[in-house]
Amino acid sequence: MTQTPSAADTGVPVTLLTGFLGSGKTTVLNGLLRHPGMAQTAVIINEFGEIGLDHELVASARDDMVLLKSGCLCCTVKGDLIDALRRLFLQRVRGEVPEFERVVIETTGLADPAPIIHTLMADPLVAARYRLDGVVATVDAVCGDDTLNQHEEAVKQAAMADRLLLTKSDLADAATLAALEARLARLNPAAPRLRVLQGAIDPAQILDVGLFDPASKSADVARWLKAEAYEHHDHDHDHDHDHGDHDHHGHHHHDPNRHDDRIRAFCFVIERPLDPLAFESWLNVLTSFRGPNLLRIKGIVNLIGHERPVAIHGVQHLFHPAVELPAWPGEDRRSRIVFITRDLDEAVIRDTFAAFTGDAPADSPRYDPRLSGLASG
Ligand SMILES: Nc1nc2c(ncn2[C@@H]2O[C@H](COP(=O)(O)OP(=O)(O)OP(=O)(O)O)[C@@H](O)[C@H]2O)c(=O)[nH]1
Repeated sequence: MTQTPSAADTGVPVTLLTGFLGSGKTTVLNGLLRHPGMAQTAVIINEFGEIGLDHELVASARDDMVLLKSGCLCCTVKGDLIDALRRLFLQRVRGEVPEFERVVIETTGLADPAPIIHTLMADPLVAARYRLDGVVATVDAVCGDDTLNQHEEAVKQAAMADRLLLTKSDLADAATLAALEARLARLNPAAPRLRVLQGAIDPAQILDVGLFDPASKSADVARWLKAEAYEHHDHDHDHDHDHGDHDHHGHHHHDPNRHDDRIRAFCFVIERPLDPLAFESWLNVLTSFRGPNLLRIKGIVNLIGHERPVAIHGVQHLFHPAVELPAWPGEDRRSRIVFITRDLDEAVIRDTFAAFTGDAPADSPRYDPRLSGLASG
């Protein structure tokens, strides 16, 4: 069931840059590519039309491929991302394109990130060569709130992100910014929100955010999982008590037009080590029946018979191969799994989990003093 970290760590890291139409993706990309540390990057722009890169960055251009002065390579693809990733890898092996050590994919503003992440996990050749490092979503500080109201894809992009970039904050007033930040925090509690002006960003803030920290060459579980970011909530609230206009997830109103209300973000903490078969069966059943509702699952799991923790990472019905980590990140040996779901209540996951494993998960670790050793850092 598991791989060693080294096997999972060898793929070329891929960053997915997503965000609604006009929210500032290309501006961020231009900002990123100006950094010297970004020289060995291959950029794939997954949309029709011209590559919107600043002309002064470009060294040469032919057909669908642009070479930048820094050595970066950019290409546009119209649809078939699998083919583009395969071709890029083969061209690199044959020396036809410059060496690249990471890939940034800029998606179209309307894209649902889930199928793109699937591409990375599902195609055998692509999955063997590349690994998802992180999903970065731009959110326009001025129009973001409206866009989230009107476009489900935008909500999904924000909910699935590892980093949220608030663009155009120079154009928004403080109250608008604060309200948008609060909304994003409810939607995706663990993703750091960074304000970005005219694309100016330190690559370190959005790259290498995956489980493996290339600097330390080891897994950085606490930073990756951010289990403590998920709000604690009382399960009595799952039943029909009157709680005024607050529901148990901290949403303020049940407005059917608010796509946010379809999203849930929560964390399970499981005290006892889990039977690997029961755990795997639960995951299989959950993903086969409710795959489309599972936007992201990340976890560190204590399995009976495994001295070391096992990391899991899935999007919808697909999972990266589970990885056995070198060591536990502290004293705490409890399993922790974080979920971002759409149209799927925590109770369903909790109940199926209990049915398969015979264990009832506890809530967010934030309220458990034993977790002090796992503060992210
Ligand atoms: N004032 C201001 N304008 C910005 C900022 N970031 C981006 N813009 C402008 O917003 C517009 C859209 O930015 P793009 O980077 O093209 O957005 P995009 O998401 O790539 O757009 P599409 O590819 O069309 O989806 C451009 O005119 C940018 O110059 C910012 O921080 N402040």
